[in-house]
Amino acid sequence: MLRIAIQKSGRLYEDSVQLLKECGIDLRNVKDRLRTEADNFPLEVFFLRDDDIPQYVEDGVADIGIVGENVLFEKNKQAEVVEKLGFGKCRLSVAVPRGQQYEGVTSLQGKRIATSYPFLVNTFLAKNNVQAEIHEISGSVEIAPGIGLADVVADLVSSGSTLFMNGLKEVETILQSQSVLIKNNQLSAAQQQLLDKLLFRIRAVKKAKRTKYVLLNAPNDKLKEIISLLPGMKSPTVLPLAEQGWSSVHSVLSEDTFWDIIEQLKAAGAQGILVVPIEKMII
Ligand SMILES: Nc1ncnc2c1ncn2[C@@H]1O[C@H](COP(=O)(O)OP(=O)(O)OP(=O)(O)O)[C@@H](O)[C@H]1O
Ligand SMILES: O=P(O)(O)OC[C@H]1O[C@H](OP(=O)(O)OP(=O)(O)O)[C@H](O)[C@@H]1O
Ligand SMILES: [Mg+2]
Repeated sequence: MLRIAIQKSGRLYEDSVQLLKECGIDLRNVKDRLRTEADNFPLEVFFLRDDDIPQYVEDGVADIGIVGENVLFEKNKQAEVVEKLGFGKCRLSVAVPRGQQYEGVTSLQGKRIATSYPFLVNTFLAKNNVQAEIHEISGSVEIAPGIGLADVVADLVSSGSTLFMNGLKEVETILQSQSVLIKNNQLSAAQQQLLDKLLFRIRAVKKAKRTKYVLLNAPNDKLKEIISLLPGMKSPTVLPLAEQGWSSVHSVLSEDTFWDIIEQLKAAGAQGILVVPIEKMII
């Protein structure tokens, strides 16, 4: 049995449960439970505050966990990152009152900084040879300058709307973060095997999210040009249509190049282009 720690509620909860589901792992009675077992995979799930996850994985109370890099690096625990998961993307940034002049990190000298990330902020300040006073608070950090608790803040930013609403502007990025799968450093061979099985599924799900299945009709005299535009997993599938002189072409496209290639396909004479999501992708 492998034990995984995920966030009980909050920003990472939904995506963590969804990821397990997409890996074919059914969790029963998730609601209001602090602990549950999967029906069809030897996995036990612990629902925890995200702050506690690195410690539990270091101690081996949980074998693996899903947590933001921001929390993992702040807690500075011995746990190995095995996979970046691509959700919970945010950055830890320094922000100052909008009207305040800012001329680089030296402007932070002697300031009071409110943050929930004292270790990461201290490391950043030391690297830049800046002395400042850290006020650790556990939430609603952006309110601090407005109520006279601090001069500046260092907190997580994604859209920037929380900073904006509190009259702050982002001036430094300390860390870019996303959620990661971490593991205890001393897994048994059997646990590692289960983790490998889970990782295989996670990678197939992640890969599928970045790719699309494309079907199109092509006049046979344009086939060569159209096929040359398509990468495919090996090469595209080409099937004759009932109508003489036409073929159906199937291929797989990566999200990064998707729109460019679709435009070129149209220009080359492709018609009736269908784009279909892929659920899993095993190479
Ligand atoms: N605005 C955001 N956009 C994207 N990801 C975010 C954002 N804010 C936080 N995160 C990521 O989600 C994680 C969890 O955020 P959340 O706000 O739910 O934490 P929390 O309030 O500390 O929860 P807990 O109750 O588990 O301690 C953060 O550590 C970070 O990795
Ligand atoms: O740049 P934005 O998109 O506005 O996101 C940033 C906000 O999101 C997070 O808080 P969250 O909403 O998770 O609330 P919490 O601090 O109470 O956990 C973070 O602590 C910021 O306050
Ligand atoms: Mg927390």
